[in-house]
Amino acid sequence: MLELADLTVLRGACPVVDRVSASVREGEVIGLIGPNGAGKTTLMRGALGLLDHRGTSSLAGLDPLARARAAAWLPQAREIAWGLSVAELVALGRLPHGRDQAAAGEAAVEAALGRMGLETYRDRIATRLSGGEQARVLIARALAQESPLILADEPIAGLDPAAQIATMEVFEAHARAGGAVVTSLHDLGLAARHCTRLWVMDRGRMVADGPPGEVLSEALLAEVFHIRAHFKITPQGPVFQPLSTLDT
Ligand SMILES: Nc1ncnc2c1ncn2[C@@H]1O[C@H](COP(=O)(O)OP(=O)(O)OP(=O)(O)O)[C@@H](O)[C@H]1O
Repeated sequence: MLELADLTVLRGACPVVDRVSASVREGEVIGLIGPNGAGKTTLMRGALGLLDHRGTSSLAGLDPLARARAAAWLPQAREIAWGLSVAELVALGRLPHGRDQAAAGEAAVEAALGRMGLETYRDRIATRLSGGEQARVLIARALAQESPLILADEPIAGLDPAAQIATMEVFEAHARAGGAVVTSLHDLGLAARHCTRLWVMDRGRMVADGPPGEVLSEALLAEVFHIRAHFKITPQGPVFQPLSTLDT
């Protein structure tokens, strides 16, 4: 679904994404983690071809329409500019499909509203919703796009705990249905519980790529995140609790 080979993005002379090679397959929920400024947003924008880059991304060469049909992009900035209703805003996710799929489009919008628990919000003006409600609407718009791959930049930031879990479960369901998700997030507990694989970025490099239980080692948490944490695989699933910072 996505192949990156030596993807590099320069800011001035500085590579903020530095020779990253990775791939995404059907059924995966990839948690893109790393400290602030590690290059997570830049990696996703580079992968989409939204930034000048070296190396290759399988998405970057597609024309905008084909790319939008292949991958939905949920940016970190959540500005909603127009006073549209929630249903109208979610329906904007259908734009890459043109007018020939009107019936399927309505079904997709309804399904997306339902998945994000927004049925009772459909007629509300989106700009008059709370920050977390707006975030859920924008996730619904990305789902309505029905692109196999979703790239989401910190989609659960600012959501309440139930909405965070529900959103990660929506991503898992999208992957189980044959899609895939790459999502950046800072909650390593949710990353460990809901992601099939973690990509760890540090200073532009991808320093680890593997299942959460392998990646979140004491050494990596110290080296990359400068924290000590409690991490255990329990019968209820992985449990992660940051405990303290370490001297750098
Ligand atoms: N437009 C820009 N011009 C110059 N440098 C930039 C620009 N955008 C980002 N950077 C730098 O590139 C690096 C990576 O930024 P990026 O936004 O990809 O980090 P991130 O891992 O997504 O961080 P965060 O967790 O804080 O969102 C940072 O050092 C940042 O300061």
